[in-house]
Amino acid sequence: MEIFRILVLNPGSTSTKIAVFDNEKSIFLKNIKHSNEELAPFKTIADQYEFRKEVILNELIRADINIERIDGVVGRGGLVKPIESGVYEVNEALKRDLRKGVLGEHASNLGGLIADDIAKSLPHAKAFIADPVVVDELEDVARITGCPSMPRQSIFHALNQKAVGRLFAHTRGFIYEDLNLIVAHMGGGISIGAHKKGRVVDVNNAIDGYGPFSPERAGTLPTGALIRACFSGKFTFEEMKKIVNGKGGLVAHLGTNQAYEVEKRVKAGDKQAELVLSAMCYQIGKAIGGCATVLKGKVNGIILTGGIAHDKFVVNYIKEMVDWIAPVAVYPGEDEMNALMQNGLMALRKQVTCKIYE
Ligand SMILES: Nc1ncnc2c1ncn2[C@@H]1O[C@H](COP(=O)(O)OP(=O)(O)O)[C@@H](O)[C@H]1O
Ligand SMILES: CCCC(=O)OP(=O)(O)O
Repeated sequence: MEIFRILVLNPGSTSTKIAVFDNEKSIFLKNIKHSNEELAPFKTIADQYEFRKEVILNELIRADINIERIDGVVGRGGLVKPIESGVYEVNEALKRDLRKGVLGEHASNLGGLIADDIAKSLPHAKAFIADPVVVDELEDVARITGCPSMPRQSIFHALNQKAVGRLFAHTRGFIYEDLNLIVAHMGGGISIGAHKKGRVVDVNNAIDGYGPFSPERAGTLPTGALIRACFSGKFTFEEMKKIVNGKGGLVAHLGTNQAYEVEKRVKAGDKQAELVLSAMCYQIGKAIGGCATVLKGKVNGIILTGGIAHDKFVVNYIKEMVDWIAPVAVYPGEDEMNALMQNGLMALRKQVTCKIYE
C-alpha cells in the first residue's frame, strides 16, 4: 500500500497545533500554546505569519521529521467566503481571500497560507484546507436579524464540530447524517451548533459576532452600550475590535486567555474567578437550550468539546443545566488534527474530488 506522509497545521487563537501522519498513523503531534503576552507584539493576525511558520519548522527540525517526504500539507482554513463543507486544494483565489480575511481576522487564516508555502518548498507536496470556519449550512430563517444589512453569519469550529459529531454517531452505531446533535466547542472561541441530520442549521458567530463570551472574545454585548463605546471618542476602531475579539471574555475579566489558569484560581478559592467562569458556563448552557428549540426538542445528544472540555468545573456546570435535554458526551480537546489528516488523505488517494474555491 502506498504510504502518504501528511503534515497537518492548525493555527488557533491561543495555540499552534502541528501533526505528521504516515497515512492514518500519527508519527508526530505537538500543541504549542501562545499566551496573550507572546502574541501581543503582533498588531494583526497576518503579522503572525513568519512567527507561526518558524514555530512549525523549528518543531519539525527538532523532531527530526524528514519533510522532503511530505506529500500533502493540510491547513485549517480561515475566514474566506462562506463555502460548503469539504476539502479544497489551495489555489490563488483562496490565498487571496485568506490574506484579506474577507470575513475577518483569525489565526486559521494562516493555515492554508503556511500550508501552501511549505508545500511549494517541497519536491512533490500539495496543499489543502478542509471544513474551514466559514462552512455555511444555516437555514434561511436563522440568517435574518432585525437589520437587513447585518444578517447572522455561520462562523464556527466547523471542522471539529463535524468530526466529533461523526465520532459520536459512529461509536454508537449510527450515521452522523441520521442524528440531531448539539455541539458546544469551547476553545479560544466558543461556538454552539445545532446539527440537524448532518447540517449545522444554526450556530453563533464565534469570532466577532454573538454567542457566549469565551477566553478571549466578548460574545453578545448590549447593543446600546456597544454603540456608545464606539462613539465615545475613547477608543480607536482597532481598539474596539480588540475589545470584542482578543481582549474580551476571560482576558477582560481576569487577565488570562487560559481557562486552566482560571480553573486553578477557582480551586484556590478565588471568588471573582468562580463568578466569571460560572457566567461563561451559564451562557453556554443557555445557548445549548436555544439549539434544543431549533431542533424542536428532538435531540439525540449534546457534545461538549474543545480544550475547555478538560475543565471539570465547566463540564459539571453545563451538564447540570442541560442534561435533561439529551445525554451529554464529553470529548475534551478536539479531533481536528485527525479530521484534517483524513481529508488530506482522501484527497491524495483521490477518494474525494477536491472542491474548487472561486
Ligand atoms: N486541561 C485543561 N483544563 C482546563 N482548560 C484547558 C485544558 N487544556 C486546555 N484548556 C483551555 O482550553 C483553551 C484552548 O482550547 P483549544 O481548543 O486548544 O483552543 P484554540 O484551538 O482556540 O487555541 C484555553 O483557554 C486553555 O487554557
Ligand atoms: C470561529 C471558529 C474559530 C475559532 O474561534 O477558533 P479558536 O477557538 O481556535 O480561536
